[in-house]
Amino acid sequence: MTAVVELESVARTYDVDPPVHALRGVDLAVAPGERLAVLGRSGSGKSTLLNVVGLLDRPTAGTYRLEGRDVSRVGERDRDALRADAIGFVFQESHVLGHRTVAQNVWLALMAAGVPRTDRVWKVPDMIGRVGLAHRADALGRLLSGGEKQRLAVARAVVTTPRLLLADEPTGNLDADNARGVLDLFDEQAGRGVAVLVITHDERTAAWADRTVRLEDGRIVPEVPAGPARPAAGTSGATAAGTTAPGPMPARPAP
Ligand SMILES: Nc1ncnc2c1ncn2[C@@H]1O[C@H](COP(=O)(O)OP(=O)(O)OP(=O)(O)O)[C@@H](O)[C@H]1O
Repeated sequence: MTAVVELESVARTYDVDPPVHALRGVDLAVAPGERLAVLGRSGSGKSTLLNVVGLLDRPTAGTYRLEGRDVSRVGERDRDALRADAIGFVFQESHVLGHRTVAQNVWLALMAAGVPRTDRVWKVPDMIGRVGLAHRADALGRLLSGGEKQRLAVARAVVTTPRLLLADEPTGNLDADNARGVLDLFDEQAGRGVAVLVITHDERTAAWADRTVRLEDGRIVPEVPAGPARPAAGTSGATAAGTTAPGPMPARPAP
């Protein structure tokens, strides 16, 4: 099975004085349907990694294959097209347009992706229903609660059916129920074969992932999460990158 994301010895050095080696020789693969959490202290390189994987930045060395295609050195226009086609983003500055309604937010995401009006007409209510915001369709983005806003951000990211979903702290500011709601939406995507890569400091999200890796000073250090449904550390070790089948869903907390 071709990995969705495959990084080989990827480095990203910022050309400042002195140079900053934000990523150093990163090897990482994410399989279709895999849920990967990336942990790491502030400054360890998480955002840089997300930007490279999201085709918002380029490696200064090494190879990045997206769905088997070497995209490390493709030109700007190709990168934009690949990004729009393959990748959905749920970033902290969440792309929810506060002065637009929920429905308009989703409509505009589809428009930006070039989806024809005939499809937008049914995709908007369908998507809003799936993220549980049908009753808020006409509410302005800025009036939504934190959890609603984040579900709308996910709706905008996935309505264009990406094969890779990238999220930066998607549950950081949410209470348990709302965090669960967002992770359920990610589960739905992973179930459809979407590779989900999440940067997080949130233990709930780390425990939810099939696999976690830690960044330390620009390098990947494999980790085994410590959730109850997981094998004990040391019995299986970190799964080889790119070979992980989607794991069983973690047990939901009792209502
Ligand atoms: N544009 C830039 N120019 C120079 N240095 C940069 C630039 N962007 C990031 N860095 C540096 O690269 C290193 C990695 O930064 P990065 O933002 O990837 O870390 P992070 O793990 O996402 O941190 P945080 O959790 O605080 O967001 C840091 O030392 C940071 O100061």
